[in-house]
Amino acid sequence: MLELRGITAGYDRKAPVVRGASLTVAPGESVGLLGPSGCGKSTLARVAALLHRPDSGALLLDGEPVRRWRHRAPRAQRTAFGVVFQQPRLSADPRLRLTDLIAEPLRAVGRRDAVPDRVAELAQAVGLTPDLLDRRPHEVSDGQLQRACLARALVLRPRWLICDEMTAMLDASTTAALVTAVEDYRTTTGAGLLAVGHDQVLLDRWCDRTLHWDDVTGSTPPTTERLQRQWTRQAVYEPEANSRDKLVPKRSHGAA
Ligand SMILES: Nc1ncnc2c1ncn2[C@@H]1O[C@H](COP(=O)(O)OP(=O)(O)OP(=O)(O)O)[C@@H](O)[C@H]1O
Repeated sequence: MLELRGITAGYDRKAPVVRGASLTVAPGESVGLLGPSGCGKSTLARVAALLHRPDSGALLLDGEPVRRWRHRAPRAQRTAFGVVFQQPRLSADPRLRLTDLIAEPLRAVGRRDAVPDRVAELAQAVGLTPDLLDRRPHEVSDGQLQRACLARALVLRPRWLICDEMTAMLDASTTAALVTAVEDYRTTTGAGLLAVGHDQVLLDRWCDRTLHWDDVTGSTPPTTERLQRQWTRQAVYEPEANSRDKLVPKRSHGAA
């Protein structure tokens, strides 16, 4: 279980951007997090992925409180997370060929032996052809680079995936391909997912449940009214309304 309890975090202790945020993701569960631009979703996602130390609150991994973040976190905890950000060009070393970009985490943990097989397997999973693997980031499109960043996030077989606006800059077919690759990975491994975004249609179709920022940061659990709104949205949802719906298969929502 991934649990965030009463997280307060930001970039200035006197003015935190996230105040008292709580959410949980169970193994194998996919949770969407929706909120307006600038509310603090990425900051909270970075806390969850051990990339940003909160000012207060607790992060529990399988009941164990996390005590260290970033490079100070134990390797086993750091490598339990695969993270994909919105802008692949900011998270990819421009000097690396895509094959080396994908293999970066394996090399960092001394698993050079696994590189050829794992890169080939993941390139296929995310839809990258061998000719693209030899190119550097400036020689591929944003969508192709994001596919490589997703492969890199999966290369160490993480138990938790954090996708922060992973598809925000991409077209419908690339969005569908990336979501499918994430879901195939989760089906085979049982990994949990926190998917952050603004696109309610996409998150409702992709995830088991979608949380709203106000609920996550409120001091009380989601109200009945909000839960009703969520389930009503899912019940009345018209699949023909958006082209992404034709491409992203609808997941079954247990309680809907
Ligand atoms: N490195 C930083 N230093 C200072 N302030 C930052 C930093 N990163 C983000 N912020 C500020 O923190 C606030 C929350 O940013 P964050 O990126 O977490 O929001 P968000 O909800 O993910 O936004 P968006 O949906 O637009 O990506 C914003 O006001 C932003 O300007």
